[in-house]
Amino acid sequence: MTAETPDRAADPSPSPGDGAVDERDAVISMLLGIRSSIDNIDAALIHLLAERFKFTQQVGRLKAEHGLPPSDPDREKRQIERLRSLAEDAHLDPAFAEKWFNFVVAEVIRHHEEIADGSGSDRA
Ligand SMILES: O=C(O)C(=O)C[C@]1(C(=O)O)C=C[C@@H](O)C=C1
Repeated sequence: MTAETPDRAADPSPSPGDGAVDERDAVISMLLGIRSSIDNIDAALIHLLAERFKFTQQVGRLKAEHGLPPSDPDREKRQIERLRSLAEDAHLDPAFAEKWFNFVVAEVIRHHEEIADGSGSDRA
């Protein structure tokens, strides 16, 4: 072995011709394909969330106009049961579904309170 010819046994990095490069390229191309689907799903989730918040803003205005309380714990309870059951059917962790719902609802209630006290913005 010379300084110009590194010891292949000591250098595990792939080199052309040994098949490892083709395999790595295939893996990277697979990863990029899967990520592109993840990108689409993330975009759809953002759009769905924006739509959901448009409707909850309507609810917030209705509640504020008619002096109804921002939160409705009975509705939340029923929705959590429903979402947990849907999550189970979809092989999604029901605890995660409930956490997600509670996270979103906390934000919705904050918006409802802002609408009621007149400090609400246009943005959901
Ligand atoms: O349905 C309502 O009354 C809402 O205000 C919407 C919503 C929700 O985001 O799902 C938010 C707060 C309530 O506590 C219950 C449900």
